[in-house]
Amino acid sequence: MIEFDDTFRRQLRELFVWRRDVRRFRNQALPDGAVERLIDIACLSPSVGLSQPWRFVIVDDPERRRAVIDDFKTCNADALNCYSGERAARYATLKLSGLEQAPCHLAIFADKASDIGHGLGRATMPETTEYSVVSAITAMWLAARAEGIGLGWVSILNPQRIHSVLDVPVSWKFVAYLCIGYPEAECDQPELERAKWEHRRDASEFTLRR
Ligand SMILES: Cc1cc2c(cc1C)N(C[C@H](O)[C@H](O)[C@H](O)COP(=O)(O)O)c1[nH]c(=O)[nH]c(=O)c1N2
Repeated sequence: MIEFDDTFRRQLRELFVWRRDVRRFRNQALPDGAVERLIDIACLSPSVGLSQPWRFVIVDDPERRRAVIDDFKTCNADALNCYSGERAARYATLKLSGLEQAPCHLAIFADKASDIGHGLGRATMPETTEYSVVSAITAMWLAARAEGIGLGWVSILNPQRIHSVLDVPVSWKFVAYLCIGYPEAECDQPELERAKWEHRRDASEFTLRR
């Protein structure tokens, strides 16, 4: 039986503390096979009914990447318009994607039509398909950090537009667009906290007993 000792547990906690959403990447390619290795780890994640609904699209094509970047710019300008006053001024200073610099773009979808898993666990909660995909992304995020690789999640995008740019099956629901590469810097504090947008709160604020 495999056992994990206190040293491992301490290091694992450090991994959680030092995982970051990365938007600033070094101009350095990832080694061959790195993304495929992260995808392999993501596929070890739990999924409803063992349905493994995650679908990964490595976006290499420069024209498709450009179209995603253009979509981000449009959506981010729209998002800025939803704020006013000091909040808008602050939003405008935030860096909310590393799409231009990241050596790797990875889009992740949930296949809503797959019959892998035979529907187990999904009848009353079909959204568990997407939850399963998000759990895989979290695993990949942590595994990347363990290798010194940074990952940034970009959701300021139009899902229909991304669907058409990447030309994927209609049954695939867009879940995430990830920028992957080596971070410019390491930090144990979220970038949004450093930018004074929001701060990480204590777990007790989110926990009830009944
Ligand atoms: C579903 C989802 C979607 C997004 C994010 C995360 C998640 C989970 N985050 C990253 C988010 O801002 C970040 O996780 C928090 O600010 C906390 O920072 P750390 O991840 O701890 O560094 C994110 N960040 C960003 O710059 N642009 C974005 O569009 C998004 N979208």
